[in-house]
Amino acid sequence: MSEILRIATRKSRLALWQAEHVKALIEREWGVAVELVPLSTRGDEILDRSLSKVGGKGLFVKELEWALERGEADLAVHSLKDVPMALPEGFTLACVMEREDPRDAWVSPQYESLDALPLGARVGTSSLRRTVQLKALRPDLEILPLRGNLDTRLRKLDEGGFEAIVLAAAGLMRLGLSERIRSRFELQTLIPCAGQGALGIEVRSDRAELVERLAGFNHRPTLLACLAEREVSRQLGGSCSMPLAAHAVWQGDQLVLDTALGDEALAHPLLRARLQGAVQSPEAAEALGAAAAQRLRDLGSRPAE
Ligand SMILES: NCc1[nH]cc(CCC(=O)O)c1CC(=O)O
Repeated sequence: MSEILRIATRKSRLALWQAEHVKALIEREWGVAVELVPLSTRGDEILDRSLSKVGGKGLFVKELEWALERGEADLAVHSLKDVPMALPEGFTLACVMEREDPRDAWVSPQYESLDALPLGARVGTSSLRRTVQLKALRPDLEILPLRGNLDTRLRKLDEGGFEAIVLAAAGLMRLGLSERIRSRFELQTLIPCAGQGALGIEVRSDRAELVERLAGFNHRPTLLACLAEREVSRQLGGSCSMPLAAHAVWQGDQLVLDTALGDEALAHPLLRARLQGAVQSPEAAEALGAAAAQRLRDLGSRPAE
């Protein structure tokens, strides 16, 4: 391994925080110097359109992968939920680190929670997953697009564009913005997306020594939960153009996987499936995810009541 390890990262405040977090960990645990290689991605540059319409999740990781490919960086730190289900040939997810609060946060200067919102209020989010679940809870709401990094989104709220916005709690907490969180959604009320709140580290598959060392940062309960969640998404052709939620929690040795699937046109009721199993291996986690995906498919092919 070379003297200095380089971490490819996006330039948003959240991405830099996450990269710094991994840098500090590697420096402390391995005694190796680490430097950041901040890069701009298409996902950061395209701010005027919904990401689901311009290519989805891959937009945040491609430029980082090119840096790995060209040897300009050794590892890339990602929010796991932004990482596509199938990585390109030659890349591997070397580890999934311990998950923080995976819940979605309710951010509103005036209203304490979704229930407190007046009829027809405006809620900002560009996530189809959040949109279909919010609509199922409160069909009266006007859900409006909201893009940009966390600071931009909060500013748009403060400028009065919305009565409330919904963001991942983990992102706000990492940036020291916890005081903006009025409340958090229960995990079963607004089911998070696969991998929400977890960090993943991607490397080139041919860096065997690095892959092996990074495996030491795996947090096994988080890894197994995220493998189950991501498998649901993979089976259903997952991209962020699909309004799909998948979140797994541990109850003793049981992994309980909650999923929800909507349709963009909101023409059908939200489909929900909960499956659980005694998961002890990555294969078992993925089998649980695949079974949940099949359940959602079966529900979807059944005529509406
Ligand atoms: N979609 C962008 C994104 N990617 C990761 C996070 C937050 C951190 C995380 O969930 O790990 C966010 C912000 C959000 O969805 O509100």
